[in-house]
Amino acid sequence: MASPDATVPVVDAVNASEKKSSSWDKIDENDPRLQIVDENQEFTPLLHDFMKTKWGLVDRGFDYNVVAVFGSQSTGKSTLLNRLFGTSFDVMNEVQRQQTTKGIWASKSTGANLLVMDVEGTDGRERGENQDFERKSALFSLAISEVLIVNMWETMVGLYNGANMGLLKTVFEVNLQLFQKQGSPKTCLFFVIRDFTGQTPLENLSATLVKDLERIWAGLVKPAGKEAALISDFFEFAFACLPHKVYASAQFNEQTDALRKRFIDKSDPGFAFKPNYHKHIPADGFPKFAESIWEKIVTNRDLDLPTQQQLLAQFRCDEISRTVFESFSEAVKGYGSQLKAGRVLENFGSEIQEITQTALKTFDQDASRYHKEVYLTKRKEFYNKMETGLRTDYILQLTNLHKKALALFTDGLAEKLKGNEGDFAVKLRESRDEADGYFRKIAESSKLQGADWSSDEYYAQFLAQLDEMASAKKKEAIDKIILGLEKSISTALAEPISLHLNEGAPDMWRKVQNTFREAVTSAEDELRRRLNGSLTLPFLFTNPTGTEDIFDMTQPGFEFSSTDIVTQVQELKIQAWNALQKTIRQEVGDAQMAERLRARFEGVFRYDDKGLPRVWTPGDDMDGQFAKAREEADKLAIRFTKFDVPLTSLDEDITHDERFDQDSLIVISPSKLQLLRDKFRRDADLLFVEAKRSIVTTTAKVPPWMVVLACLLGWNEFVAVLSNPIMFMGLMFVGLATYITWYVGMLGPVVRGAKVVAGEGLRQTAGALKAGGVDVDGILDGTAIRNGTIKVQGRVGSLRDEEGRKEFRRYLSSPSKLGSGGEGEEVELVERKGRRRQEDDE
Ligand SMILES: Nc1nc2c(ncn2[C@@H]2O[C@H](COP(=O)(O)OP(=O)(O)OP(=O)(O)O)[C@@H](O)[C@H]2O)c(=O)[nH]1
Repeated sequence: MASPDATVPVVDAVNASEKKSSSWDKIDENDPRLQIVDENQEFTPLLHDFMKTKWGLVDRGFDYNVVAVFGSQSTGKSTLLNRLFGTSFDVMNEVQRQQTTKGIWASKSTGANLLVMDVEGTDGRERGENQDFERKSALFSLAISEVLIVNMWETMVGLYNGANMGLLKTVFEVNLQLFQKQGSPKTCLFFVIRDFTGQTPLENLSATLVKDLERIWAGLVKPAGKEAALISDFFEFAFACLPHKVYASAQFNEQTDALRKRFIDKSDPGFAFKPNYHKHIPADGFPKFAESIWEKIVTNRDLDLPTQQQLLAQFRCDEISRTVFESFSEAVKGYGSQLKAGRVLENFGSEIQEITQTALKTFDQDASRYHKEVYLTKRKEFYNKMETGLRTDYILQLTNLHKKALALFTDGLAEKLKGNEGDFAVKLRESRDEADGYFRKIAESSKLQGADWSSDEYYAQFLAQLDEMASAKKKEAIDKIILGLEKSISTALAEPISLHLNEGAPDMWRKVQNTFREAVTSAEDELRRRLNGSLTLPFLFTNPTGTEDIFDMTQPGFEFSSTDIVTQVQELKIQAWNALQKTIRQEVGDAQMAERLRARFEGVFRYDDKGLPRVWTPGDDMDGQFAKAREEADKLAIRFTKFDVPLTSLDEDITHDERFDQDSLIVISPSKLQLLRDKFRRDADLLFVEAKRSIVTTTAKVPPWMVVLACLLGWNEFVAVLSNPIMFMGLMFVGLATYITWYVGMLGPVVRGAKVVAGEGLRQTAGALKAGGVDVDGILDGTAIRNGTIKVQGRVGSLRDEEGRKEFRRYLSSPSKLGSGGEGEEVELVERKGRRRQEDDE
């Protein structure tokens, strides 16, 4: 081992100089070297001291340089450093040929403020496949030094592993990621080609090396933002060659001297330390800087790259995984198409379980022989890959299951309700439970064991829709019941209400209300029975604290709470009220009301108290009766205007409902009532005129002088009748018969019958009578009308001709059809005896 103070140290295989301990407490006071990182990857606490006391570098500010060496083990790195910088790094014992440098050593160059680092060689048999330290130490060298001497045999140029290209690739990658920023100082990679023979010019060797470096640079995974970075952005290259140290020792010495100048002599044109390589760390901060760089490197996981064994395991496991996955995909591909077609595969879970297990078993058979950690990781990856593929199918399965279970619910409920809708709630619950159970069973059994598949979200969606459908079904069934009850209410109301309205009694609306209440009460009972099976009341419970809680007792039927039932009953009542409105509206149409008023009028005007038709005689108070009849009809009309009864508690359910409209109590609006009354008055007036006419006719039948004349002329016959017992008996018989007829109230019909017979007789004999000098102009409805003319809307028609009579009949049957048919026509029946004849004569 050469003295560190030697100007040009020739440390030529200083035989087995004692290996330095990594324990800093055993530092040799006289040793100028310091192991800054030991075999345990610990960083020295003594660097600052060494730089200060032994190397005298601390006060140098920026005036110092750092150089490190990189290369395979036992390629003469330490020899080269000692030769170039006069250091005393350990050199390998030729006889033992074992690793010399362990960890990272540092020393100061002689003749320059240059910190030299000797780094443990790469590819050493001592560390085997564990490349961990060589990566870290190489990266460290690259990060802190301005010039990194890459030491290699000439024979290594062009080799990948021999030239440490793989290692450099990793180191470049992490270096780029950890330490390189835009504008960072560059590092010089100084290639020293050892045992240079000269057969291949240095330029060619350099070109090969640059090409190899650029190739590995291109293959780097570059961090974001540095994708386009070139190797030349961060590195510069320098090349030197040295002949064989043993076989051409003179040239070797000569050339190392020359090379030394490039590192030591700042005036040398090939001076290695260009200003742009300097890290700009003041010398006193360098120890801390170096330590922090090391810390960063040892804690970086990116350097934990696999060993060869791991690489092999990765490669093979990937290959096995690929092959097995192909057969797995083939086995499960049928499920996808079936599920896409909307089917639910009930054995999906057990089948995929089996397929997955078989695939794993096959994978295990081949892959378990490789590096255990890698195998287990790859096994997990393989399983995850299968699981991910199947998860899509599982989701499809859940989607289909959702639809199928809902259909099961609908069909199941329909089947249960067939023919009998009793206990709806029980059937609904059963159907719901069946669908729910089916969903849960299939969703659970379809899972792949060990996979973290969850159907919770889908189940929640399904339940929400199921409940929605169940509520809809329930509502549908209740609506059906209410509709049925509405119909029965309508039927129950129709006839009695028609009767009450036609009757038109003063308590008409009271009767209508009673009918309505009866119908509603019976429908309500039925509704409660259907909804609950039996009436359910809230159950009041007084708990120990003295407060009261209300519990709803539910029973089969629709399982409604008492509150729900109240709502439904309310709904029914509102619908019943609507039905009542409809029935009433149908009953108070124009035609019906006109008929009702007419009937009421006629009932008073045309019939007596016993209900017999009146035969008006001149002494009758026709005007008074007419006024009374009209008043009665008026009263009736007014009675119809409003559903005029107090609405009591039974009806409160209706009147308190927000849909209840106070206007619905109005039956006939005031304007409509006015029209109705106007029209009725016209009808009444005509009836009055008709009645008057009948008096006229009656009055015109026998003149008083005829009675006197008959008495005078018939006196003899009268005496003859009284004196003849047979005729007297006959007279008595006729008198008695007449009395009996009058007594039993049949006189009127008999008289009317007689009139009809007489009228017909008169009509038949009209021509003859006319010929006999009695002037009869026409016979109308059994009444002979003499010299009558009719004036309708200004047209005067004669009752003598058929047209006139037809017109008159039409008027009597329906006044509105007369003439133009319009309202307000004036009809005047004028008695103008003798005028007709005069007109004819004219
Ligand atoms: N062929 C050849 N051998 C050399 C040369 N330089 C040194 N050696 C020999 O190579 C052996 C290893 O030298 P070292 O300097 O210890 O090599 P190293 O690379 O520092 O070794 P480690 O520190 O263990 O990695 C020694 O026996 C040296 O004599 C050279 O230029 N050519």
